[in-house]
Amino acid sequence: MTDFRYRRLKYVAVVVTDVERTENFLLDIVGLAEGPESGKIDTRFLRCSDDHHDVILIKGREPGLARISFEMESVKDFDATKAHLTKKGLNPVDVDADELAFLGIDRAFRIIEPNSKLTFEFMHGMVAAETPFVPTVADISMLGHIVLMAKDVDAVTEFLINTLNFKLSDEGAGGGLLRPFPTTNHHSLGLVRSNENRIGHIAFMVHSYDVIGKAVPRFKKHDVPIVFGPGHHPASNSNFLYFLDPDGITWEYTFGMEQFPEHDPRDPRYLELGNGDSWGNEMDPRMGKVGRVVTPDELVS
Ligand SMILES: CC(C)c1ccc(C(=O)O)c(O)c1O
Ligand SMILES: [Fe+2]
Repeated sequence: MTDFRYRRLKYVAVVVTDVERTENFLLDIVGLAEGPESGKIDTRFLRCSDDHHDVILIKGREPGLARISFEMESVKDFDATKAHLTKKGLNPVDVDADELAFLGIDRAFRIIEPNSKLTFEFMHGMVAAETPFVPTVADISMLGHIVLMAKDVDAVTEFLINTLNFKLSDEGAGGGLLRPFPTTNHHSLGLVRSNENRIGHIAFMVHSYDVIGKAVPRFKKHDVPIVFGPGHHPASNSNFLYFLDPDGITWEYTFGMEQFPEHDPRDPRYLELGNGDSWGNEMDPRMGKVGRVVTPDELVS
């Protein structure tokens, strides 16, 4: 069975050099909420949903991308995905009971994407947070997408489509924007050609263009570098704002992303993705430059 179904991009595990500094940034300036106490000095859980977490911060010597996690639509889809990846020789590794309990997750396994060496986690069931997510400085709706800078974009794209049941929404000379079937957001994972496998950016979907507009003076007041936008992406028809965290990792607010139907979706288009702004902003050279892919053996914790 290769038509296993995803519910959504669930969380991203990011390596930062100072977890308290980045936690405060994401809480006070970006608008996430605290997740449960991790009990570990080098790990923080943050959220923008009613679940246990949407972002994990892990202390490391340099910024990095530890893993991305996708929630499958059902236990049956979870099992089918694992069977499929086992058959493909990708050696799925179960997350052990202690780590599942730590993460508040019912079941999960991980593989290493063979081209980018990024750890993909597939999971089902995450415990709810003790309280609902209440937006503060930004009305965030969800963790929306990750853009991965990749040395071999074509190989990663082929793997996502032919092995992981992703669909291509749009592509360009520099890469592609993909959605895990049958999720509706224009993309949950984007790829951009690069000389290194690293974070392009991590995007939060927001409920209104006001969130983007109000972020500009807030970021200026707190000396948060804005590296692209406010602008408009022709591919997903979304408005955007990209900014840097204290380590220089790029994050994005995105509003108004095109939604794809499960049945009879439009065909992917070939677009200019590189600049990706119909309003003509120039991308700051610091955008998408920090946070290489970190393999499990490199993780401190
Ligand atoms: C600049 C990057 C690759 C990009 C391009 C297009 C969209 C979009 O249409 O939503 C993005 O979100 C991007 O991050
Ligand atoms: Fe984006």
